[in-house]
Amino acid sequence: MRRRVVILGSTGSIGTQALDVIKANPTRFEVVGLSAGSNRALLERQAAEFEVDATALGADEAEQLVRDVDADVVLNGITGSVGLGPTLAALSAGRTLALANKESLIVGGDLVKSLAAPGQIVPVDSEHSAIAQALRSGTAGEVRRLVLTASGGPFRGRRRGQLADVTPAQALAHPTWNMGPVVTTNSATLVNKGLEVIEAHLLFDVDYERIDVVVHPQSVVHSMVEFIDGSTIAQASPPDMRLPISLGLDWPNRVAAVGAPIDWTVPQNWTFEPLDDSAFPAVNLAKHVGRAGGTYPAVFNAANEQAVAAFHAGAIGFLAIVDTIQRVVEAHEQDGPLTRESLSAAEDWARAAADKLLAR
Ligand SMILES: NC(=O)C1=CN([C@@H]2O[C@H](COP(=O)(O)OP(=O)(O)OC[C@H]3O[C@@H](n4cnc5c(N)ncnc54)[C@H](OP(=O)(O)O)[C@@H]3O)[C@@H](O)[C@H]2O)C=CC1
Ligand SMILES: CC(=O)[C@@H](O)[C@H](O)COP(=O)(O)O
Ligand SMILES: [Mn+2]
Repeated sequence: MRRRVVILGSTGSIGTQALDVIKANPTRFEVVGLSAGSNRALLERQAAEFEVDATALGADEAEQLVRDVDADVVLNGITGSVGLGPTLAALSAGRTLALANKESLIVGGDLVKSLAAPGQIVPVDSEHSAIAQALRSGTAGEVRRLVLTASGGPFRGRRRGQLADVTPAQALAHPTWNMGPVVTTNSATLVNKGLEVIEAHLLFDVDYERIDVVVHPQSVVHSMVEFIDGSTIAQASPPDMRLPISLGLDWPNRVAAVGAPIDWTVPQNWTFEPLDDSAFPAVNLAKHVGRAGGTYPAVFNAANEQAVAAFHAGAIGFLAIVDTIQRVVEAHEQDGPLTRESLSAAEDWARAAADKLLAR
């Protein structure tokens, strides 16, 4: 039986790479649903090529598509917290959720986790796929810490004062990965790594004190697990999202030849260095909101989404992105338990608060 796959965000970087994997493995996978944000022309071409009847435009339609279409796995490759509804719908419908849209887990927190059966969420984010692979080497009680690798982004090595005038074009020049504009900008601010620390905490139930970040500019070691006996298991492969995507589509089974292996006939130079938290405070700020829990991670993410859009519109400088997130988080007061309604209200509040600061 072929695995029936719904791809949300099929016109984006994750979505098109997922279609590459499926096209190369037609006896293993079948596309049964596709969704995009607004790129109707590409969506229609993809639907014709993969003979898919069920398509959707926008997040609400994507959520409905997930409810309507019988599938084995839903790959959520939408950008932003707007992916929350489709994530909840996939879990409620009992689908395996191959999760690239980290924002929905981070924002939804316990709302998402409480709907997920063990193993129902399979991480597609490269670091979390690496950790999931490494965790197969030991039991939960044998894990001492998780170590997430970060490329450091295009501004690695700069001090805070050297970041004031960087341009959107420079921020989009990621040194190792070719991704959509939001996650690429988040890599430059290190907000992406902050989000990924929260994602790791939620996926693997490891407390923040035992989740570290190390800068590894080559993006070949995708993350590591340190075990209680002093052993560290790392997952390494050339940077290519098709590998974690393929694992997400049929976890824990591997798809042959989905990516090129490391070429050991040429010299390899893998380096690791500590993160400069004073130039890039986003990881510490994310740990703070992660520990606070409730609506705080949603507020962090919403403020970031507003600030990133303002940066690309030329309205603010690069440093104002994380400065704005920090000020919005500091002003936030959690009100009651986490529900869909309180989450939505907190996000609305955070977007308005961020916009007000950004307009100054
Ligand atoms: N790209 C990568 O290598 C990696 C990405 N991720 C994560 O995966 C997710 C997707 O990233 P990426 O593929 O790079 O992003 P892209 O910007 O390349 O693609 C985003 C996709 O989401 C769709 N979309 C955007 N807005 C909406 C909306 N409001 N409703 C419904 N669909 C929408 C877009 O449609 P349209 O084309 O019509 O705008 C597009 O299909 C993000 O959460 C990112 O952090 C994680 C690890 C690696
Ligand atoms: C490919 C992937 O998983 C991205 O999320 C990646 O992590 C971005 O690179 P950074 O390490 O620069 O954030
Ligand atoms: Mn990642």
